[in-house]
Amino acid sequence: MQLSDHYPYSIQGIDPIQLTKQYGSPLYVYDGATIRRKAAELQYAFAGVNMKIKFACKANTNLAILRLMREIGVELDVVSPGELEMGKIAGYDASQITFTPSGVDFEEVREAVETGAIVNVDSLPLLEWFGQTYGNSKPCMIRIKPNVAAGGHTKIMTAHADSKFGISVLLLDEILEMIKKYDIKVIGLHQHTGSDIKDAEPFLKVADILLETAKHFPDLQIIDLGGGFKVSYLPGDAITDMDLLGKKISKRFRTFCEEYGRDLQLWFEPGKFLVSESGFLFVTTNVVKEDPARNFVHVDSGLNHLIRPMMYGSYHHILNISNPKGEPKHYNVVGYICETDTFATDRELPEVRQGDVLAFLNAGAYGLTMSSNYNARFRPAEVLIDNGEAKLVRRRETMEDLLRTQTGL
Ligand SMILES: Cc1ncc(COP(=O)(O)O)c(C=O)c1O
Ligand SMILES: N[C@@H](CCCC[NH3+])C(=O)O
Repeated sequence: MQLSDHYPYSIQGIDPIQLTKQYGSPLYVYDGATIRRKAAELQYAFAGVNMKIKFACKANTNLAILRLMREIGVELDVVSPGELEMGKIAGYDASQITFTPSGVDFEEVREAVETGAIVNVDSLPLLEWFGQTYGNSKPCMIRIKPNVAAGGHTKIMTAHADSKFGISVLLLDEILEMIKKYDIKVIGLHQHTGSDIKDAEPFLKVADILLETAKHFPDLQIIDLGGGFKVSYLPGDAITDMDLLGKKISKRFRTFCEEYGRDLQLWFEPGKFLVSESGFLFVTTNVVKEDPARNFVHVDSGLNHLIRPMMYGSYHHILNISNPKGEPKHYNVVGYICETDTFATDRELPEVRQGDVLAFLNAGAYGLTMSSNYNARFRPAEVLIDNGEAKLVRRRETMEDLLRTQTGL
């Protein structure tokens, strides 16, 4: 909620309306100070154990953000060769990158292994291929599905019995048999429960399951508990209590390490936690329609730029930063796409006028990375504000970008 905390609205002293004039609207803007603060918060909460953060960069792959992560000692979790390449371009050594695929072509796994990244094997057929291909010459990690349902929306729960992700913990015997057969070198166990998980309880439950499972693997160096911490979407929103979680998980983890007889590394792979609150999508009001049923605010953006409200029913707080003292009114805030693309329903906002700039909060994670060119619209530019300076870190697309891959022009 940083922007509203600093009325008149600014990010590190920079006026966002001015930024939309300079770089055009709509515009994604990220506050580097928030990213630094969030990473420090996580590091502090787990200061008592050997903890490593692997940023799940599907949340935001802007190279400037990846470089910032690298600068503050945060490593990477990637899900595709494309993300892996971006990590390398941002200056990461492949050994700092974990590849956590989901049912990919095994050749992608070969590419990642040969480049030096560690792979989280997510199926028995892939484990068999890994064993046949590498024996014990390359290490791997295994993604376990603990069969626990948790997350802010069914679409973002990834560890329940019906989820496609990982190898069910119920197949432990088969996993162990395969490891023995090919002498596979398993150095880590991984699980990722889902996204937007508020309570400590599911995190503790999956940690228990993974650590119990870990007892069957003698050569582990890493326990990776994934991401999924819930951030604040509206003022006063309940979020994951990181201090509490840090204390409880660290205690459980230390006990495990004592029993295991060795100190292991504890990894987390947050996406949202690190970048969601750092990001804003600034849009401009094209037209206000006072309909007998509803007042509609149509903005110069849509589900092509921020799909979360339509995909998960996600709440994104909206501020009218052009008219903050306006009389409160109720609006449906909608986009310009030829689909139903509602950002907010019956939302109270200070009176919105044509041309007013609205800010969507929590746009730093899964905003631009999930955007598209639907309706032949351009993706917005991105600006990173860090150390008091605003830098354009992605230009707005042009017609040329839209046509680049079409043939027969
Ligand atoms: C394997 C894995 N790790 C980490 C994350 C990051 O999740 P979040 O952004 O909720 O922290 C995801 C995304 O759901 C994921 O699939
Ligand atoms: N894209 C989701 C979170 C990650 C899901 C991928 N496993 C969201 O915006 O909430």
